[in-house]
Amino acid sequence: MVHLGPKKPQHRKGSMMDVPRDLIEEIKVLKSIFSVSPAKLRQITDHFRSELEKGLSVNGGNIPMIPTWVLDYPTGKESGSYLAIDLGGTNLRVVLVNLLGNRDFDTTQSKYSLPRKIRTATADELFDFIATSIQEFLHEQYPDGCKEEIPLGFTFSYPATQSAINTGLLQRWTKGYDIKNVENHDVVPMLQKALKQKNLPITVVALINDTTGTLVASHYTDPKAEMGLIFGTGCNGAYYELIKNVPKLQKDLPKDISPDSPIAINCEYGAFDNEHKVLPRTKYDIIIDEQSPRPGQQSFEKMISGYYLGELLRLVMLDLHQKGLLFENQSCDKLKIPFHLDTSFPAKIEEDPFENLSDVKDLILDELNIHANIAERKLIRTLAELIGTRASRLSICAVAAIYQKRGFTKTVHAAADGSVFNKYPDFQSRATQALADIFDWKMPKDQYPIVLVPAEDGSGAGAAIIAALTENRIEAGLSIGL
Ligand SMILES: Nc1ncnc2c1ncn2[C@@H]1O[C@H](COP(=O)(O)OP(=O)(O)OP(=O)(O)O)[C@@H](O)[C@H]1O
Repeated sequence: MVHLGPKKPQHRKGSMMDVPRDLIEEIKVLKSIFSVSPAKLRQITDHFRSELEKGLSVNGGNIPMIPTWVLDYPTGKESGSYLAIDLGGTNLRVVLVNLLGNRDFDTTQSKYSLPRKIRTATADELFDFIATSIQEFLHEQYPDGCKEEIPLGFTFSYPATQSAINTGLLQRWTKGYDIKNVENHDVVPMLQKALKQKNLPITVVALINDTTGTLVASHYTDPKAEMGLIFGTGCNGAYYELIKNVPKLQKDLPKDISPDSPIAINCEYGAFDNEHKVLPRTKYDIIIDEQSPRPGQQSFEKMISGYYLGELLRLVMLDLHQKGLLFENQSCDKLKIPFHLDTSFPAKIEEDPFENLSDVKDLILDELNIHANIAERKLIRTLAELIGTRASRLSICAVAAIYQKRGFTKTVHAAADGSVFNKYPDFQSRATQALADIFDWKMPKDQYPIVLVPAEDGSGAGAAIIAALTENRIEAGLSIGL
């Protein structure tokens, strides 16, 4: 009798039999430098946790741990119509949000692609681009003109110091932006001025970080959501801390804010380990850092976020080409262009379901004008897996550290958004495996105490809910900041 066992899954990576020895040796080296062991993950998590504490201390640290002045959990009963805009690293979104007051909302939105040159434009050009996009959106939504003043929640996903919910001094640009005369300035009046110049009936009531919006919007629909996470162009996380655990806030705190009040903290943990104490940086990470507009900053982000993963792959391929190991006798002009590849490139490479990596072949030809043989394609596939896996494993150390810092004993949901989380193949399962490695979880996967869940729309609904929470506080005569 013949027993037919379960069908063996097709080996995704394929055999390395047709890969020459020198490439196999190179793959071994790459595996060793891009792999992150459970012990290393634990070391990073421990350091991360102490850096979170340091960021909340009076003296501060690398991680800004910015108090957002969101001082309430949403109840789900918030209601009304709000505009929300989200200035991300890649797109500007304009959203009309109708909060229905029953843990539900509906939204209408448009996306405006940010011109690449806007990253180094002037402040006036940036805010004029935003105001023009909002004007266009309002014309579509209110063809007969908008009669009433609309409150707006401005999602500004860059580290900003907020002494109240409706102000925000940009600390420093991230995600490759470098616009003069915005750092150390309040961005709210800059936006309000650009809106006024176009006679738009809009008042900016709250300045919000997208990560905080993600936390609040997710908590609005899911009370277990205790963290909001972004894995997009950049990376970041937010969670609710207790006021009494934020030493840097104790001075000057208004009397109506009790020590047991919650406050959402925008960690801005992309800046983790700027001192390079624990992150396992490769020579490629060092090149990315040194060639960036801000060397020595956003060290964590540079190893894990969407803005850099395609570039990381490009740098390794270029290095191997220059060593004579890849794409011999091909000109590789496009491969030499910095940031020519975004993170969709390694993502698509990992998505190729075919043993002969025919999609990878087409992709490399289309994007780089290079003919890659099967051995080269296998190496590149392995490389994409290494870079993608490293990013997901390192990313999750932040979640593990927040979970430990808050001392959660219940199951919590970490609500995540961003193209890397949503689109990068296996990002979530790799991150979950890394959590199990860090905590040495032995229980079945569906009982893991930290569950990564897709977030609600933070920069749309989240911004609207925060604007509504702010209006409620103002109506109740409560402080909205220092
Ligand atoms: N298919 C894909 N898989 C993984 N990453 C991708 C994919 N497509 C695009 N990306 C990366 O996602 C990033 C954009 O992320 P997202 O769409 O979340 O935009 P964003 O809102 O501008 O980001 P952020 O919230 O960090 O400001 C880009 O850096 C890009 O390289």
